[in-house]
Amino acid sequence: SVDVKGDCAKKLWDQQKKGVDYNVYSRVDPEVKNHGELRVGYVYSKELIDACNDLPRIAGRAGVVHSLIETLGLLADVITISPRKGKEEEIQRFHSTDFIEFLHRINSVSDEEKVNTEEAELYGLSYDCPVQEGIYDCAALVAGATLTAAEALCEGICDVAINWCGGWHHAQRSSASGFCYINDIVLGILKLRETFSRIVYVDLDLHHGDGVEDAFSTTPHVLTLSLHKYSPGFFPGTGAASDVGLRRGKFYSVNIPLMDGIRDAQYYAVFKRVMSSVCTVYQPQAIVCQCGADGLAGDPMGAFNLTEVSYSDCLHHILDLKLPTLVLGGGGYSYSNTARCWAHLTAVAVGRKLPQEVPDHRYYMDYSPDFEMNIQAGNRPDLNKDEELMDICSRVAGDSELLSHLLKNDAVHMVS
Ligand SMILES: O=C(CCc1ccccc1NC(=O)c1cccc(C(F)(F)F)c1)NO
Ligand SMILES: [Zn+2]
Repeated sequence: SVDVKGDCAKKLWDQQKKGVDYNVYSRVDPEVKNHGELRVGYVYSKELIDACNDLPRIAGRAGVVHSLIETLGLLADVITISPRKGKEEEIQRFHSTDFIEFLHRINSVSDEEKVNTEEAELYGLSYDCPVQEGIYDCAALVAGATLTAAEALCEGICDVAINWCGGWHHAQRSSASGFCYINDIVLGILKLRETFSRIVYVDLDLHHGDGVEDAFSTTPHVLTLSLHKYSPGFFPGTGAASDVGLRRGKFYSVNIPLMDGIRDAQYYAVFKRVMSSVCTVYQPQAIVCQCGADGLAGDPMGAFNLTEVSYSDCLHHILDLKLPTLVLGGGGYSYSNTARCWAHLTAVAVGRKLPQEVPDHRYYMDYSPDFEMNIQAGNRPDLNKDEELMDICSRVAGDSELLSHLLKNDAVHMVS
C-alpha cells in the first residue's frame, strides 16, 4: 500500500477523486479533523504483546488489537517506540516493598498450591487476580511500556504517546485488585510529574479508576476525573459524586457516576461539560487518558451502550487542548470491539480516516458477522435521566468554581 503521509494526502485524495485508486486500506481524507500533524508515539514490541497475550482474562487480546492497527496501515503514521522493562526501584516509587517482594515470589511459582493463601489474600491475590506464573515479569514489562511512553512525552519526542497494553487502574500500593497487579498509570503519572506540575487524569473505563484516584487523592498536582458505572454491588463500589478528594486534594478528585444503558450522545455531552469546566479552571499541563473499552455495546460486561464514536469524541476533545497526552488501554472483554475502538482512537490521534470494512488479516473471522469497523449501539434500556446527569455536571462545575477559588488562594500549590 502507498505509504501515505499528511503532506501528500491532498494529491492522493485528488487522484482518488479522479478515479486513480491506490491500494490503501484507509483513505486520508483532508476533511477528517487532523490535529495539525501531531507526532504520535506508539509503544510496542513483540515481547510486550506476547507477554500481554498471556495475561489472565484477556488472553490473546493484545495481539488482536495490535494486528488490526498494523493491518490498517496506521503504523506508517506513528513513531514506534520499543518499551523497556520497569525497574524495581521505579515500581517501588508507588508499590510497597513487601508487595513487590511477594509478586516476585509468586512470579516463579508454577503451581498455585505452594502459595500460602492468607498471604495471597493479604495482597489481593484471589479469584479476580489469580496467582499466575511470570505475572511480575509481565506487569513490569507493561509498567515499563507506560513509563517509556511518559518519558517520550517529557523529552518532547512526541505530542501523544499510546500504550494499548497499559491502563491497569485498580492496582493499589500494597495489593492487586480487579486483576490489576502493578499500577502502570500511577507510575506513568509520577514520571510526568518530574516535568509537569498540573496533570489531569481521565478514566473512560466502565469501572471507577480507584487505584489512580487513591494514589493522588490528597494532592492538587494531579486532578483525577472518572466516568464509570456506579450501582450497588458493582465493582469496585467507589466513585460516588460526593467523592471529591481529601485534605489538600479536596475538589481535585472528580467522579461522574452513571447508570446502565448510557449512549454516545449523552456520555460525550457529560464528558465535554465536565472536562471543559475542569480544564478551564485547573489549566493542566499534561493529560493522561485511560480508554478502557468495557463500556462498549456488545461487551460481555453488558452495561453501557457506547460505540467508538463517544470514545473518539472524548479523545478529539482532549487532543484539541494541544497538551502532551498519554493514551492507555484498560478493560475491554469483546476483543474485536476493543480492537475496533482502539484502532479508531489511534486513527483520531494521527488524523486518518478508516475504511467501513475490516481489512482481511489473521483475526478477520473475529469480526463476524458484519466485518465492519464500526460498532453497533445496542438497545439496552438507558437508566440515566438527563436531569440527573445535568445536575451532577452543574455540581461538578460548581465545585470547579470552588476549585478556582482554591487555585487563587492556593498559588503556592499551583506554581507552574
Ligand atoms: O475491567 C476491569 C476489571 C473487571 C473486574 C473487576 C473485579 C473482578 C473481576 C473483573 N473482571 C471481570 O469481571 C471480567 C474479566 C474478564 C472477562 C469478563 C467477562 F465476563 F465480561 F467476559 C469479566 N476494570 O476496569
Ligand atoms: Zn473495566
